[in-house]
Amino acid sequence: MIIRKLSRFRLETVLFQNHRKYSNRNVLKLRERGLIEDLFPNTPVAVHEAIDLLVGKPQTVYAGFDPTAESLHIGNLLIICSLIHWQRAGHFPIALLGGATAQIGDPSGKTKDRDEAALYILEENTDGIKRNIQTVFANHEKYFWEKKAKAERLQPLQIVNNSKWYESMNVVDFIGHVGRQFRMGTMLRRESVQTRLDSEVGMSFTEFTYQIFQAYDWLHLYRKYNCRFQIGGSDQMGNIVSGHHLIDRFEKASVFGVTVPLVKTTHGDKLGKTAGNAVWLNPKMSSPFEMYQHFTRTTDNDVEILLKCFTFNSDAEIDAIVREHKNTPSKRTAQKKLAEDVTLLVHGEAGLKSALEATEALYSGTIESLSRLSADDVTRIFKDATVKEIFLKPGITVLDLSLEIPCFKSQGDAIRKIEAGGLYLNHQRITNFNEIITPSIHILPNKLSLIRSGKKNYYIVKWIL
Ligand SMILES: Nc1ncnc2c1ncn2[C@@H]1O[C@H](COP(=O)(O)OP(=O)(O)OP(=O)(O)O)[C@@H](O)[C@H]1O
Ligand SMILES: N[C@@H](Cc1ccc(O)cc1)C(=O)O
Repeated sequence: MIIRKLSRFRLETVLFQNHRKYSNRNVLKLRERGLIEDLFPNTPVAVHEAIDLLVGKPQTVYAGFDPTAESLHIGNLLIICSLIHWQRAGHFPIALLGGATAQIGDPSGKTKDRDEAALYILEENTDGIKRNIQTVFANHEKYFWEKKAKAERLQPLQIVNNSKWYESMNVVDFIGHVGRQFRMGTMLRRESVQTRLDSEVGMSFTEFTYQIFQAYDWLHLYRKYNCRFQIGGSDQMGNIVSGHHLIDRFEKASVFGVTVPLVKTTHGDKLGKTAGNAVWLNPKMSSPFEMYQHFTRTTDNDVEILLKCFTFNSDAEIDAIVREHKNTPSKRTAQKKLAEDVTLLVHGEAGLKSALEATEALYSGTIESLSRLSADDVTRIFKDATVKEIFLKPGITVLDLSLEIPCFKSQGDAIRKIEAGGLYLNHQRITNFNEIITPSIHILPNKLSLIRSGKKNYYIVKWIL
């Protein structure tokens, strides 16, 4: 997983080449950690104004999430981590659930219109992503704030749903009053619109209007909570600029958009629902073990930036972790720390424990570690394994079992390979093909046996006793 290389732009100049002293509330410093890709507007005057606001008093900041799936994923987690960084710096975070905007469909980065989802599905999805957000904020406070004996209270997270204000909105008022502030030319020039107009499938009028809805959300939050900052992935810049424009038209107020770099796969695709490569925050959709494994596979090149983006360790702590890692890269200290912190943030202590136990079961090769796992965990960890239900007939031998699965081409092949040491039952090599399967020896307490033939062909046998 990589995060897009940051472009150099004026914000950098303003932030780092003048020698003003800023307090901790200046979250634009997060650019140094790689958590900010761009600021809008980003003229030197605007950047100074943003910093003065941030340093002057706690500000309200929001980020929106459309409930287009049952769960958020680790791409969205980066946005949540950004909101948390703002909260740690003393600001007021708002997470907006797009109950209404999900019915419109954001065209940003999409090659075709979203399918219209039934309202009850959107409501279920909204509950799911609300739980994700609450869980991550609560875990952060418990494991990464209070545990560091921070005396100050964090400003509370506020969760709002934009269906609340659109429910009572009159369509004629909306188009007549809000829609009038937008020029067709500007709307048509947005990248999200252009790409779609150039494509064969085109774009519906509904999705074309999306930017007006997101713009109005910000205006609403500005009016109600004095919310002057919006955070989004870098694909959100067009919508954010629309909101900036609308607030300027109606309120003449200075507001700022902050974009976060997109988390991408090693092939350069945005990690997310649409690309179908998501690692989900809901443990029923991606287990804590899968999340842990995902982050332990981070390359040496990416691990430092991901530690800076997804964890709350200080720069000095990250430097120390990376230094230790560079001394003995084979220990993968940095990857383990990253995986541990993210799993704890998303799944809490119990989730991290199950991920570590599952990792041990997979790599330590001991029966004890396998026995501690539930049947579900075993199936999940060895998810590429063939699962087979087999009736435990009295006297069934290792050879019978291997033929019933089947894990060898023929009886002769099975005998030869077992005798040569090519069969493992619950991580133990078995070379006697006539050995009789005995529950207390070969079957785990969860009524499963894990079989491996060759280097990496795994089979899970669910015994019918
Ligand atoms: N891979 C990613 N990296 C960083 N931010 C992301 C990533 N994926 C989504 N986001 C951000 O999360 C916020 C909410 O995104 P949302 O859930 O509405 O759609 P999405 O996850 O982008 O959908 P899809 O994966 O279908 O493109 C937006 O600010 C979006 O830019
Ligand atoms: N448009 C954002 C979600 C969002 C919805 C409403 C908002 O006001 C802000 C953001 C996305 O699809 O990623």
